[in-house]
Amino acid sequence: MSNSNVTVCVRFRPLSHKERKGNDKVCFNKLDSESFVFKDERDEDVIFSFDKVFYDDSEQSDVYNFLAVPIVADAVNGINGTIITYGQTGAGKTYSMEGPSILHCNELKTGLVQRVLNGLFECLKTSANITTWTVKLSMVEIYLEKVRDLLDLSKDNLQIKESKSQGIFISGATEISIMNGSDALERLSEGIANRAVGETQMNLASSRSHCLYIFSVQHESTPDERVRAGKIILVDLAGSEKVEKTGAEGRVLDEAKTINKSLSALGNVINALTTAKPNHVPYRDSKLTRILQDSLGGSSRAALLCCCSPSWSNSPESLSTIRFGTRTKLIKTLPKPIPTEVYSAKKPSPYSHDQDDLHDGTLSKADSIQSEASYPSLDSCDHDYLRERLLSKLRLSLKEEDVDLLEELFVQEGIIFDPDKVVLDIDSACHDAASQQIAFLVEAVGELSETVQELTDENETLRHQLEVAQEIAARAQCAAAERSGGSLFGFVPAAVLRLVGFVPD
Ligand SMILES: Nc1ncnc2c1ncn2[C@@H]1O[C@H](COP(=O)(O)OP(=O)(O)OP(=O)(O)O)[C@@H](O)[C@H]1O
Repeated sequence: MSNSNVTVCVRFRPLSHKERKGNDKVCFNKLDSESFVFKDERDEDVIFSFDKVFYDDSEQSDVYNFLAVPIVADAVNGINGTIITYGQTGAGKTYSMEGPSILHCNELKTGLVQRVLNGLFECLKTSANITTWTVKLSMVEIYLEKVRDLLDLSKDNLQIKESKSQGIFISGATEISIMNGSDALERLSEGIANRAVGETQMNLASSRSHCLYIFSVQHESTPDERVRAGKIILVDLAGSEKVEKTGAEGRVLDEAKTINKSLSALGNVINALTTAKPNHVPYRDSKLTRILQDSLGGSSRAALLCCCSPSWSNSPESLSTIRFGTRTKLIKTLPKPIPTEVYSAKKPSPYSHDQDDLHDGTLSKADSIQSEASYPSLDSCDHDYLRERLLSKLRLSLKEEDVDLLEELFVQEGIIFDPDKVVLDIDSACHDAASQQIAFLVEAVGELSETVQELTDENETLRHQLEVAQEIAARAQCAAAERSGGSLFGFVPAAVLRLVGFVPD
């Protein structure tokens, strides 16, 4: 189970008809409901573990029950929550969110959006303590860093604001009060029809915007008659595929770059939140993270569903999605290597179409269980070696004192010395450490720029006052020369004298 307020899961969709027809192979090997084996960038088998892994036989209700039910219950208790689907185009993000259709699909295939709405109304209507309640919905998309109202397309550049009473909110976004799930779905289906789609060579109908469904709940309950407010934001992210793969140019290239930037910002925020004592969470790095600010951090709950294609031909993109998941939850999901002697064992994979085909490196269930049981327990020499490798790699790009600080942090976090949490993926750990350092520096630069701006403004005001004073002094000198008697500043208005700090008797 999750050890923080962020739950990270992976979902592999079934092979599509086209993939089956093309004899595409499956790129992972199931171990259990929390882990699977996947080839990494160096073509080595690695076990990845998450809070839960949903395989091709999982039901939509399994995903809802694990990821969303706690978030729905919390929202009714005034705690904000977020559910995010991440992955390349065609990996199953929208299917997980909406099912095949938001309005017309059978109970089995109904997606998270409909289930969350039904869950919310169920909680509100059946709670004996709740006396009055309201549920409001908004639906926006973020496209090229602009927030567009999907319920009113004339509002195409909404601003994100923050207030004490409302927290983070999208100023001017259409909010519709809803009384039941079917009312809500009617309105949401209008929003879905408005969702911007871009054309890429990969998928002509691939979504190039992030789509956000926002449900705000407010209710009064007995006996304290307190009003509680909570919100749930469901986010169907734009496809995470690499730009090169889509062969994009011009506007589509801009889309891809903006998407990559906001997805990195999201990763950095979740990563910072899963650190024991984050000193900086970079919410302001993108519109997406800014909107999610009070639904991701603090006491709120978040769930990330990393959607993957199961096919061998998409394995680099799936690995990238899996890596995103592991980076966002480093402590829980450190990949563990499989001992050499185990993955060299030649047994057929139950997922392979060709029983003799072992060059894909996947392991049979029996092998995998053996691999878990026979993990080498790392002795202190291994730890020292790994620690030194990690630190020397960090020294290449960071200052000595920063490396010392990071070392201290890693020890505090139990990353370096705890045998269960040893960082074996040095590259990934270095990348994360460097990202945090960069985020910290970016914030420092931001603060410095603000200070420079304030000083420049103050300087400008003083310069202006000095000019006025010089002008007055010059005119006073002339007047004094002309008139021998009378008040020196008799001709200067008192207000001007006060402005320059002179108080006449
Ligand atoms: N778990 C699943 N079970 C059955 N079919 C699925 C599942 N997941 C996805 N699919 C099917 O795979 C196809 C692609 O899925 P989907 O449209 O959800 O991808 P996506 O990640 O949202 O892509 P995009 O970024 O382009 O919106 C769809 O035809 C969908 O019905």
